[in-house]
Amino acid sequence: MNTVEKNWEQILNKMKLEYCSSNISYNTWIAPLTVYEVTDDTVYILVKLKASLEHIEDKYLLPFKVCIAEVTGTEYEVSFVTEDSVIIKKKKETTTKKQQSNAIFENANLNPRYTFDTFVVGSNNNFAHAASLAVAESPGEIYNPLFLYGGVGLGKTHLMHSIAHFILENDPSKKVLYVTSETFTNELIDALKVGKNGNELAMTTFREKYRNNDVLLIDDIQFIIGKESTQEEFFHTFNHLHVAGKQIIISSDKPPKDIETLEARLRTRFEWGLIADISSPDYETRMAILRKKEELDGLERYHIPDDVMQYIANNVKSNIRELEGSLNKLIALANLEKKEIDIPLAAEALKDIVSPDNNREITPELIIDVVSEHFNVPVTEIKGKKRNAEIVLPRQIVMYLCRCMTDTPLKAIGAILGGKDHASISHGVKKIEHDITTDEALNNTINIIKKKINPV
Ligand SMILES: Nc1ncnc2c1ncn2[C@@H]1O[C@H](COP(=O)(O)OP(=O)(O)OP(=O)(O)O)[C@@H](O)[C@H]1O
Repeated sequence: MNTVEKNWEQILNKMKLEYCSSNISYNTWIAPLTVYEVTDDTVYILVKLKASLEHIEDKYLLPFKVCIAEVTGTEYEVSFVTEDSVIIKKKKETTTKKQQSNAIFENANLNPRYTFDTFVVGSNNNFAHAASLAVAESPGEIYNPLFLYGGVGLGKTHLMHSIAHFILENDPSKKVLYVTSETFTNELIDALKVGKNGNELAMTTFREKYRNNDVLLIDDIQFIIGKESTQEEFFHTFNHLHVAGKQIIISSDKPPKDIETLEARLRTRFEWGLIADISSPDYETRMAILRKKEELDGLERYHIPDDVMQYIANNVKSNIRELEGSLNKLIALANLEKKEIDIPLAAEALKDIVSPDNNREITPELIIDVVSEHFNVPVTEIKGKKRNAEIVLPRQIVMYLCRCMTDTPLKAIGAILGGKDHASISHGVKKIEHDITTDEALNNTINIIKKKINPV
C-alpha cells in the first residue's frame, strides 16, 4: 500500500476540517471518495456518483492536492475518475498492450496461429517439440544451434514460430527475428548491389539486422545451399551470434550431413547443438490435428461425422498441410455446393489435394498452388484480373514456370489462368525471362520455387 492509501483516512479528515462547510457536505461529497490508483505523480480518486463529478472537480481538486501534499509530504497531481472512465481506461490499456504485443510478434515476422498451444504433439514430433520447448525456456543456454529437419509440411515452421512466441511472451524486450533463407539471401543480394553503387551503409544495415538479435530463426536453410557469398555471410552471422551466446534455430528438409552443397564449416557448426527430426504423423496424431483445426477454426457447427474425419486421416498421411487443406476443401465444397458432409464429398475434396509427393506430375495446377503458397496470394487472385504488383508478379511467374517446366501451349496456359489471351501469356513469360537476367534476387526466388515444385 502506498503512502496516500495508508493515510487516506487522515487526508479525508483534513479535508473535512479545513474545506467542508458542514457535516452534510462532507458526507455527501468527500466521505464516499476512495483511492483508485496512485502513480509516480498522480493520485486517481474514484467518484462513485457520476453526476457529482463536475461539482467535486470544481470545488475540491485544489484542496485535495494541498491535503495530500501536507499529509504525505509529496506533491501529486489529482485526477477524479468514475467507474465508467475506469472501464474505458482499462479497456484502452488492454487494447494498447495487445497492439504492442501484436506489433512485437509482427516485427519478428511471426504467424499468430503458430504457437505451442496449437501444436499437436505426437510420436512423430515429440522429441523436436521437447527440444523446442527447452530452447524456448532457456534461449542461448542449452542447445545452440537447434536444428530441426523433416519433410514438407510437417510442422517445422510452426515449431520455430512457437519458440519465438514463447520467448517474446516471457520477455518482450528480447530481440527475435524469424526469416526464411530466401529472405536472408535476397536481402544480402540487394545490400551487395546497393553497396556496389557506393552506398556502404547498406551492408552495415544488413549486418545489424541479422547480428543484433537475441534469437535468430532461419527457415528452410536448404535454399541457402550452393551460394558461396550467402554461405560466407551466413557463416559470419552464425559465428557472431554464437560467440555472443545468442540462440540460433535452423530448419531444413534434411539433416546437415545430407545437405551436399553445404560448406563443411557450416555443416560442423550446425552439428554443434542439437539436431531433431520431425517425421510423418501416425493415424492418432493426424486425427488429433484434424480435431484441433476443427476447434481452432470454429468448425464444430458443421458437425463433421467421425467417419469423415477418419476417412481424411486414413488417406492423407505424409503432409500436414495437405491434411489441413483437405478439411478446408471439404468445408468449401459443402458450403458452395450446399451438400451434406459425407464420405463421397470427402473423396471429392481429397482428389485435388492428395498427391504422392515424390513423383507427382508437374502440371500448371501444381505450379499455381506452389506459387500461391509461396507468395501467400490466393489461387483465385492469380487466376483473376487484378493488376496490382503483389498479384501480377506471382501471375507472371506462373506463366513463366508453366512455359519452362511443362509442355503446356501458351493458349492452354491462358485458359487455365482464367481466360487470358495468348499475347498476355507471351508478354508475361518474356518479362520474367528478361528480369531474371538482371534481378538476382528474383532469379533466386524462382529457383527456390522450382525446387519446391520439383524437389528431386
Ligand atoms: N503438430 C502439429 N499440430 C498442429 N498443426 C500442425 C502440426 N504440424 C504441422 N501443422 C500445420 O501444418 C501446416 C504446415 O506446417 P509448417 O508450415 O510448419 O510445415 P513445414 O515443415 O515448415 O513445411 P515446409 O517444408 O513447406 O517449410 C501448418 O498450417 C501447421 O500449423
